[in-house]
Amino acid sequence: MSGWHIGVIGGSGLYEPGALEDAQEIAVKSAFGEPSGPITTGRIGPVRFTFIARHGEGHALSPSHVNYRANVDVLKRAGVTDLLAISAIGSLQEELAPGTFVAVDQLIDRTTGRERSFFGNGIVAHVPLADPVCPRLSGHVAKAAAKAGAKIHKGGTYVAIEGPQFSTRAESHMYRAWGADVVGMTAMPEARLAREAELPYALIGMVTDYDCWRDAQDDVDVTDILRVMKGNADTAKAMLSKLAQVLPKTRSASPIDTILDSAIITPRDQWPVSARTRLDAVAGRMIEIFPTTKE
Ligand SMILES: CSC[C@H]1O[C@H](OP(=O)(O)O)[C@H](O)[C@@H]1O
Ligand SMILES: Nc1ncnc2[nH]cnc12
Repeated sequence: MSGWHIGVIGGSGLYEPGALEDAQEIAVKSAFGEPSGPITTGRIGPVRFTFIARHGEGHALSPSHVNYRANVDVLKRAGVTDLLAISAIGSLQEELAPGTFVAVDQLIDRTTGRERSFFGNGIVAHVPLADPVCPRLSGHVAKAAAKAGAKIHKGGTYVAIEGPQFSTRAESHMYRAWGADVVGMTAMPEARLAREAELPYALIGMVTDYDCWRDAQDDVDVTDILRVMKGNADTAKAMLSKLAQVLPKTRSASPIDTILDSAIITPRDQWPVSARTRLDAVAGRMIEIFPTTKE
């Protein structure tokens, strides 16, 4: 094996990962509540992939009700080294037409009231998030997407809205004025949590619509989104196969793998057992290094 183990979070229209060798479906428990569903783990050649459908079976969970913490926690428990999120997105730029794949590299968070940290109840951490996307993983995925036949746009700022309603026209214009390129409802807090779990995160957004800023086009609706997503899902699955081919033979360390080394502010001898237990996957590396007996 190569050392790469790619966690894949499949969004709207991508409810299963495609053909994986030795695929197994496993229900993994999380200390952070119910994940969206079971994970599916298997291989493509030397690379292990573990998949979870973000909105659950039958797309039953709205963006506000997805348990992002539990999803990232179970993928970390499964041993993934890197996290690839795949999402439907609306375009805020003329040149990003429906069907385009965007390797997002920046995020603006307009979500409200979602659990956005694993830390806080006894162990406090402040991870850096200036660049929320891992350029190495994103670069490999962009290459794989191109090999799978996708029109790929490298770089772009994604605004995460709370939803589930789409944006108002004034909001859509405002996001464009902010310099945003695409809009969706799920990349936050997912990217924050991936960073806290020491998982390099990449986001491939598949443009399904032009939101509602563009006079020349009907406003976004779900029927159009699903039609475009149907066409994109096969390319997304092919992208995973190509990713297994383009990843370097062995995975070298990323600075994100050890980001908690300089992020946890609570002295280690103060870490309560309850918090250590909850964080045994997310911060398992640290907890192994610094055992403590504090109740
Ligand atoms: C089905 S349209 C809106 C829905 O699609 C996107 O979900 P995901 O990011 O999981 O692909 C968007 O964020 C909304 O949740
Ligand atoms: N226009 C849009 N706004 C928010 N999320 C989306 N997902 C797909 N298209 C979207």
